[in-house]
Amino acid sequence: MMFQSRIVKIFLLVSAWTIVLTVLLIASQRFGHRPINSQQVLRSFSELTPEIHVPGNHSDARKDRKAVLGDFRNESKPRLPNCLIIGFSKCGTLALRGFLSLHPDIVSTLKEIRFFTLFYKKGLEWYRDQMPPSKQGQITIEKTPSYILSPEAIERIYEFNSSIKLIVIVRDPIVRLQSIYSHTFSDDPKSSKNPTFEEWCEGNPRSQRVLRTVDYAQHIQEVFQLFPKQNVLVLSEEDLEENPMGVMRQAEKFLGLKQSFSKEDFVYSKEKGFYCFNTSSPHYPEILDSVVLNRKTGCLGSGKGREHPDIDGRFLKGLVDVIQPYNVRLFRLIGKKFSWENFKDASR
Ligand SMILES: Nc1ncnc2c1ncn2[C@@H]1O[C@H](COP(=O)(O)OS(=O)(=O)O)[C@@H](OP(=O)(O)O)[C@H]1O
Repeated sequence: MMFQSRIVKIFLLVSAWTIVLTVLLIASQRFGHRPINSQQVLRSFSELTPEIHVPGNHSDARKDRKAVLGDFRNESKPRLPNCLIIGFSKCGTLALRGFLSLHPDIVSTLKEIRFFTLFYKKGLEWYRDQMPPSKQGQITIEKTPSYILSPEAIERIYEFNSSIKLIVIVRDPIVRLQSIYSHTFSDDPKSSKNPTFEEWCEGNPRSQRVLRTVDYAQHIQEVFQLFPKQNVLVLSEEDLEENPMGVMRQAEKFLGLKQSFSKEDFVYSKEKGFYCFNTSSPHYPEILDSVVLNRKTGCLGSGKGREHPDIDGRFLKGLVDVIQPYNVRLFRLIGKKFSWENFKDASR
């Protein structure tokens, strides 16, 4: 009898323990922590930041996770530029930089920094401090149109980053001369003391002033001596003026960015004769820190679109004859042509 009751007791004890253990096991599966898989964590970070590589081994995974977390901590900070607009002045460089800044993956400097020409001694830390804050993966653009005129600056840019993307914009060379003339005498354009356009050109279509201004090829050649051609985009002011959207598409492709510009970003102003920023575009508020403009109209300031001087017919013909061979050399060098109004007859 005693033996039987002992067996029953043992049976009840074992059953009770089995029930307790089963309950604990179910509870731990339902509510307990699952082991964290570092690869999964990195993968979900990398979905947010597609440029981050998810490595195969654990020590790399740890390093990358550190980098990822670091980037998240310093999400927005000044970074050195990875694209420069290096020339040419009076060829629409400001409109180009401004329009590019509409892209959510581009930030740009408000001012021309002139680091590689004037302020090189200040060092890269200083240069970085001049940059607007950007997020990891965004492109920072600086534009200083005088860089292209200085072979030393081009060499310094190469030393700084030999795979940097460079953008050059050119314009009908005769219109560029007119634009520089108008800019030079903009304080008092009607003053009788101002030289005429022809006098300012030293009375000669072959003057040093003219030749210096119209020889785009010489400067672009210096760039091509150091940088691979696929890292240099050559655009035209005329295309930018007529079809900013088309030019932005070219730039997006060149910079390897997703398509983001839309026709609604730009609006044509009859009064200015240019496309301006569309103040109703959702991207418009984002550019206000990087472009000085008329906030009501979305157009660039009065320094753009000045009246150009008339040119005496014979002098103009002389300019066309002198400059045309320079254009031919340019088009051969860059492998494309621009149809410039002043040279329509010359190119036939
Ligand atoms: N959309 C738009 N808005 C305003 N301006 C435009 C635009 N597209 C091209 N342009 C032309 O840009 C010319 C000025 O060129 P830059 O900005 O390179 O000048 S600067 O070197 O920075 O001073 C300026 O030249 P001028 O007309 O001679 O003033 C403009 O014709």
